[in-house]
Amino acid sequence: MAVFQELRQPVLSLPWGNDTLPLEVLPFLEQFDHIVLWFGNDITGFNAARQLSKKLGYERCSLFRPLTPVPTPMDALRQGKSLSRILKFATRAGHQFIQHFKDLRFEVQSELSLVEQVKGIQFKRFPLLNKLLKGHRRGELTIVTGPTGSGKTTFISELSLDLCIQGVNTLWGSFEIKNVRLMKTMLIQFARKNLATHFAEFDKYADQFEQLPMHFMAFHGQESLKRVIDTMDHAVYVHDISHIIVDNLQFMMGMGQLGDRNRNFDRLTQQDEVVAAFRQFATSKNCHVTLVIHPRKEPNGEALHIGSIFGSAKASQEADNILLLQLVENMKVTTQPKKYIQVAKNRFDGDLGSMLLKFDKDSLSFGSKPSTSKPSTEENIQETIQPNNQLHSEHSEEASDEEL
Ligand SMILES: Nc1ncnc2c1ncn2[C@@H]1O[C@H](COP(=O)(O)OP(=O)(O)OP(=O)(O)O)[C@@H](O)[C@H]1O
Repeated sequence: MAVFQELRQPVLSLPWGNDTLPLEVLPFLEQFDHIVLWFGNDITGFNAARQLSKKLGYERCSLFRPLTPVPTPMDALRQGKSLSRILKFATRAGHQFIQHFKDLRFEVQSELSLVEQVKGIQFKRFPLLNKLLKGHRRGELTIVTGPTGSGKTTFISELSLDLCIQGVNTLWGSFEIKNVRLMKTMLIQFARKNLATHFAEFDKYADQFEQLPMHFMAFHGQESLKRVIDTMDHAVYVHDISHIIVDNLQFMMGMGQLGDRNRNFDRLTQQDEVVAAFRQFATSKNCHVTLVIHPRKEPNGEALHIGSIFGSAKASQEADNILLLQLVENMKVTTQPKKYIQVAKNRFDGDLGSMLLKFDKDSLSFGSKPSTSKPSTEENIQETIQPNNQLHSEHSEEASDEEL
């Protein structure tokens, strides 16, 4: 109201957050030729403004780029600053397809100076992954592969849950496993206990889980790329989704489990098109897409590598991050192979290395538990492994950079 009084311009306030503009309001905004999105000058505010300017149309929106010296509207009012002068710092969101260095200058500057914000949301359950990937960022394509039944879905389920709990709006496309099964796994991971044996607590955890910004595509098995992309598009528009998981590519394409002998040119071309479409989607919608792809053949005791991803080299070229779920035989100690996640490609920062996964069958969890006072219990220990396969065991919160 105070902003309106000073500016004498129509003002819309979003008291519950920048991403809470109800869709029904959008048609009312059609009448305005110019809209200033004043969401603050940090990366979060800028990303929210950029997302909304996509919905409203880049050409008619202005926003405050990160590091612009402007307070929030509330602070400006409190400090008695001239709002109309502040509005002059807003710059046009730009043309959708043409850019000049001056359009991105502040963003380049913030990449260099707001390092903590740029590296993205930190993984709470996988602290060692932060050392490698640095965090989870919008607009990237992550490809995950690993042998059949090695735990890819279980791991990605927990990873996405970890981010969703921190407010990352998430959309799951589970083409291989029915949503009920996936939700059951996720709910157990959320509760960190076996809810079949603690069934009395089901409602308590289900009520909390229901509040998470976690959505699921109602597809199962083969589905056309167009329908999937349309659904993703709709979800990004309506629910401001910033992380989409597709598990897995072969099932979505109706290829099931393929070995080398089944390879043929059409299928490889088709897969390349699908990968390119997801890549394009991640970039243009500024949404992180995690794609699970089976390896081209079972590793037969050998470690997987970037070339093990099924299909042509397209997938590994398009990906920003490649995660390999590796199995390491450890017959002296147990008949169960050890598992670790290897970061085999990392475009953001270039750090490569691996993180050992310890599976807790009750909670279906690989992640570390929240630390109490000191990370001294066995559960809090995550192990790292060097690319040369030397094993290290470190407290998850305290592992140093050199150890990775
Ligand atoms: N380290 C582990 N030890 C024992 N069981 C595990 C481990 N990791 C996962 N599991 C279990 O193995 C089963 C298969 O796991 P999951 O579905 O995550 O594997 P996947 O790699 O996604 O399989 P697929 O290749 O069929 O897609 C699940 O029941 C899961 O609980």
